[in-house]
Amino acid sequence: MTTNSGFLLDQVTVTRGETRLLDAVSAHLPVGHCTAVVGPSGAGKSTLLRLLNRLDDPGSGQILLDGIPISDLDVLDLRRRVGLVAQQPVLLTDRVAGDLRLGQPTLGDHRMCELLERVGLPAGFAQRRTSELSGGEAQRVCLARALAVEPEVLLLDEPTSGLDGVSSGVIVEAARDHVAAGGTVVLVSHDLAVVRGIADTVLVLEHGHLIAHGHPDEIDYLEAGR
Ligand SMILES: Nc1ncnc2c1ncn2[C@@H]1O[C@H](COP(=O)(O)OP(=O)(O)OP(=O)(O)O)[C@@H](O)[C@H]1O
Repeated sequence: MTTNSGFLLDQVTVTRGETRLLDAVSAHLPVGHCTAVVGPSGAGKSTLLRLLNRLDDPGSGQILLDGIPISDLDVLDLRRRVGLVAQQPVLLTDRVAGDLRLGQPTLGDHRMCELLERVGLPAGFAQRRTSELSGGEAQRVCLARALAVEPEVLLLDEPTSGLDGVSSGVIVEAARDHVAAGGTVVLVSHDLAVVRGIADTVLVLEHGHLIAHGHPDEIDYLEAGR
């Protein structure tokens, strides 16, 4: 691993109308780590996450992945390497199995069962209608769908919101497993217990500004939630 490995944000600014959603944010999100992005509602956390797989582009500044500007990468290749699990789960096919095979059409039944188990759902879930799932079940299927592509980086936007303690624990375990296997996780969460449980590094955003960046033990914002 070189010091350039992972994401490097260099003076990244996003503006909508008169408002700066992100203002000159610079940070390194190292490979093989879990970086959590925290801060009050509206601080720009989801905006930052969406830049990392180019659902949006910054107005100015640059984002590098392993030393290469992501704007120079093929966007579909980038999205296979960098999977996003969005805050609002969106399922795109009729059955869970269909969604799990979206990015991985050759996905076999055995692997599908493993993925479902990894997010705390039984194997029989593959045949469930996506329209009949609870919000928390849909969220876990979205995570399994992202994992099916075996991305290097998992972007998780509030992955435990709406889940009970047991289901949250399953998601946290899946994120930890991803990091333990050498992958990278970028997590946006208001659940500071989850953040303390899995993050190696924390970024604190407020009104689009990066106001703190460091190890969870050094971040006052996490103390406030104890
Ligand atoms: N396309 C847009 N046009 C104008 N304003 C936007 C747009 N997208 C987001 N915003 C605003 O930018 C700010 C940051 O939004 P963002 O979703 O990044 O916040 P967040 O920190 O993830 O908040 P939350 O914790 O509530 O999910 C918010 O005030 C939001 O209303």
